[in-house]
Amino acid sequence: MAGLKYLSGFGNELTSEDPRCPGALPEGQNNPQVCPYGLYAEQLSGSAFTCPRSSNKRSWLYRILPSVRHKPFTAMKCEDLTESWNEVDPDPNQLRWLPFTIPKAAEKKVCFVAGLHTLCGAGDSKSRNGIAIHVYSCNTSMTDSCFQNSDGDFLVVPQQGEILITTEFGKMMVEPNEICVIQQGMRFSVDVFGETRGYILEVYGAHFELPDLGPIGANGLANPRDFLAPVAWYEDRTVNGYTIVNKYQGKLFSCQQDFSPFNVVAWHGNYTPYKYNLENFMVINCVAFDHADPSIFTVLTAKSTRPGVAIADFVIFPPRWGVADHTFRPPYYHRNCMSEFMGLIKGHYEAKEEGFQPGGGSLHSIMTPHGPDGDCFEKNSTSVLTPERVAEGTMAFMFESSFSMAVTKWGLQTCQRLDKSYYKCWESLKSHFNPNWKPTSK
Ligand SMILES: O=C(O)Cc1cc(O)ccc1O
Ligand SMILES: [Fe+2]
Repeated sequence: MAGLKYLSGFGNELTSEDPRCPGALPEGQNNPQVCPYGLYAEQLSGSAFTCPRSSNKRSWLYRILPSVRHKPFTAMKCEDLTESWNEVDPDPNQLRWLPFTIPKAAEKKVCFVAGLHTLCGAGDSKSRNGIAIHVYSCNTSMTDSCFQNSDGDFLVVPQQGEILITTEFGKMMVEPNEICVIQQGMRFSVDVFGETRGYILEVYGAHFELPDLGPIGANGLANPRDFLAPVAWYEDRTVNGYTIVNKYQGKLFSCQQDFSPFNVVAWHGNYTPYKYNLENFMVINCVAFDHADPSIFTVLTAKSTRPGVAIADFVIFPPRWGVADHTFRPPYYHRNCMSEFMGLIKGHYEAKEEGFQPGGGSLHSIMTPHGPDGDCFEKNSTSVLTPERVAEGTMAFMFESSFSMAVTKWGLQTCQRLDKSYYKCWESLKSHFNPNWKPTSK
């Protein structure tokens, strides 16, 4: 939908009124005895009331009816959405998935919620500490239904098909190469325009923040002003059975009400959904020699309570210049105390020209060795090192987590997308060891 307006700034205190109702935001107070236009005031808290100011998050919504006017929640079928991390035995192997299948609308109509599949995760929404990685694949818009995640925040990475997200705060159009974050408790409904697929990083008990910049200085990486929040939009619509789907403690529940939840005429606060275009990422990297750790490409981080350790980081591999001298430029071989899930929005990934496809994924678990495939090693060990564009026209990303993730039954079996031959991409790596090697004079 062209022409949607947004408010700019990461985590800002924002105000928004639907232009049809000027003056809908109460002046000078949050809880007037009677709100302008006869609206109800409702607070949405995204942090404990008592959090320090720097991490305190809440918004005030002025709505036609309060959210509480609904029939009781009852359990509904979860399909492939889960928080059960013991469905199958652990598997420390390098895992790679072919592009996840998108259902054909002619065969089966699937909306965003029905198309949610949990791939891996760890931790527990009850103790408010953990993550889940989901894939969504769908072909049909949600009608007279919305979703609310009571367990955590969704960072949504569209890979195919734009999605129009109607939220209590207004509408956002999110295209592949953009991402959006729908924070805990925010109700939203997704419209799609064809076969649609993407990835979701869910974190329980933390919100995404911009990483600190340290010696980089005041600017760079993802700049705060490029984060966009929607503007207030409401509908005063009576519906014969509007369904609210609530993900609560890893299970789905639904309830009915007789009005649209998108009835917020005005809002203010610093707790909103937002989107970000990955093209705006200001890439910082090595300009002399050696390979910087990929944390240099962190867009957003959800911090744990351990200093410097993330519940999960969202890291991208954007188009950039590669200029490092006397350096093996692709990612190094390594074993990591963090879990690395990777996805591909478009193009290919520099460490694996083949096999890792847009819409697919890979998981290199804690301490599982990985790195460039055989072809990549040979090519980059002998190439002449001139400045060159890296990753042109591509966008790979990584969800890096300090959690040791379990893969679900859907991920290992049901989806049938696991590439059993993945390990073979390293089989051509051969020994170049020469015990008689002598240093060449420079
Ligand atoms: O494993 C990967 O491909 C991701 C990655 C990229 C990189 O440039 C350095 C380390 C790393 O884990
Ligand atoms: Fe890695």
